[in-house]
Amino acid sequence: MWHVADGRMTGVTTQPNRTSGLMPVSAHQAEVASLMDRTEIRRRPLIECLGLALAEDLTAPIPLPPFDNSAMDGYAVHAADAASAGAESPVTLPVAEDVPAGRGDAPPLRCGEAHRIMTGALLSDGANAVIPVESTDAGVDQVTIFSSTTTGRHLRRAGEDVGVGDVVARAGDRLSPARLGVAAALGIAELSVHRRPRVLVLSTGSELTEPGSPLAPGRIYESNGVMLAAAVLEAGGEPTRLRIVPDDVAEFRAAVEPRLGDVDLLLTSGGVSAGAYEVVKDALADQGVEFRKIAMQPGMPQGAGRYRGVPVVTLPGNPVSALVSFEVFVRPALLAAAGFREVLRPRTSATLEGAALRSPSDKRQYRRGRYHFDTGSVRVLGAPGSHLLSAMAASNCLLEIPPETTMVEPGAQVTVWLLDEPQNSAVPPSAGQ
Ligand SMILES: Nc1nc2c(c(=O)[nH]1)N[C@H]1C(S)=C(S)[C@@H](COP(=O)(O)OP(=O)(O)OC[C@H]3O[C@@H](n4cnc5c(N)ncnc54)[C@H](O)[C@@H]3O)O[C@H]1N2
Ligand code: MOO
Repeated sequence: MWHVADGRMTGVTTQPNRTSGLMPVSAHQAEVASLMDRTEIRRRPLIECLGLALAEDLTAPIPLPPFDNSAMDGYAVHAADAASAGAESPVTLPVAEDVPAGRGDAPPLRCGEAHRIMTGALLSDGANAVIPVESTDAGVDQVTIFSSTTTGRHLRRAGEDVGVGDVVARAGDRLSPARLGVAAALGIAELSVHRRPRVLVLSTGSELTEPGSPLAPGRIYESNGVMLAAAVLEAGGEPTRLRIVPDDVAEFRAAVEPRLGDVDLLLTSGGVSAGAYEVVKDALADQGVEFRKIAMQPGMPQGAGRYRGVPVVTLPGNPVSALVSFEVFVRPALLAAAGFREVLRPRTSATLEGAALRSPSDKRQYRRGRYHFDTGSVRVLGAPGSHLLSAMAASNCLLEIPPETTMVEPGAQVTVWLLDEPQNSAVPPSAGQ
């Protein structure tokens, strides 16, 4: 195990930043974040709100439970009447009323009597304990009780879960099944939520072929489209995919322009680096989109801006670059636009295991890896190459290596972004090793 000495982590080699001429990750992040406005608020039936961001605090109009009620099927009593009951000294009481769940008109319980009561039923006035049916002879007209009780036993008090005016979920919270359940329990049928931002997802490249068709020489199957659309959906957006656009500016514009009217973001991949056929760059560079190189690996070539007033983010085409760039730039912006308060992946510090990790100086490197939730350690999967998609598919985290760090040795601490839940973290044995 490595130690932090004098505020610096041992096992980590650093080098002062030089001026690289590349834009820092944080500057491009800020620019992408500033492009998108928060979407409007609507009221929707509860089930349609799953996974959306709550738009205003959810305040309880009634208490939960709404009234004192029984926690058990049994008999409501005055505790004093059964205080001496036991196996050798049973107590018998007349049963004056039957109180199933939902009955609201039972008369008060008189001393020396019992009310047969069911779980969730309104507690009769005067009763202050419930004897579970298992501790009785289950009588109907009278009941014999074989165990003693005390005041308050097997009761659920009004407001012990939620008091009137309590905030049970805050604006910006993700609406989970449990939060929808609380809303329903409070009698609320609709919630105010932010609309999912609409994202037009476009893959460019004359080499691309739709999966399911035969593959001609020199061509590859298109994978960024489904991957980015899925990532948009997972980040609270509503993706629409355009057909693949070849490396042709006129075709790019013809495909995109009719669709711009009803989207919050145009998200492209490919066509942004330095080659002869950079269709995205060629189509958008003089139209309000800035192209630049970011001090990161993968994901160096990026673009952002507005085309005909619509926010545009252009990701590099290499699949790992595209998805890592999505994580770093697009996902937080999309979540913020969708109204979420928490927009960053959970991050933690993990102990590097396996081989030492080298990172280019002056670039923020994102490696793919597996974080072990039980030991708090992380292992890198796959080489840095941004075409190595299967290692990313086998990963459950990104390792973030800051620009000044050039080497991290096994046993040293490294920052990881957690991309998945522990239960989804099974990995094929050979994947990406
Ligand atoms: N001379 C230079 N060449 C390159 C540079 C550079 O700075 N100078 N940067 C490299 C880096 S880094 C990256 S990242 C890529 C980015 O290139 P583009 O965004 O222009 O993307 P393409 O050239 O269109 O494609 C790159 C690569 O990815 C494959 N690809 C593209 N789209 C898809 C898709 N939808 N599904 C699957 N695979 C896709 C494409 O076939 C290429 O192999 O540029 C480097 N070059
Ligand atoms: O930056 Mo590129 O994204 O290395 O592959």
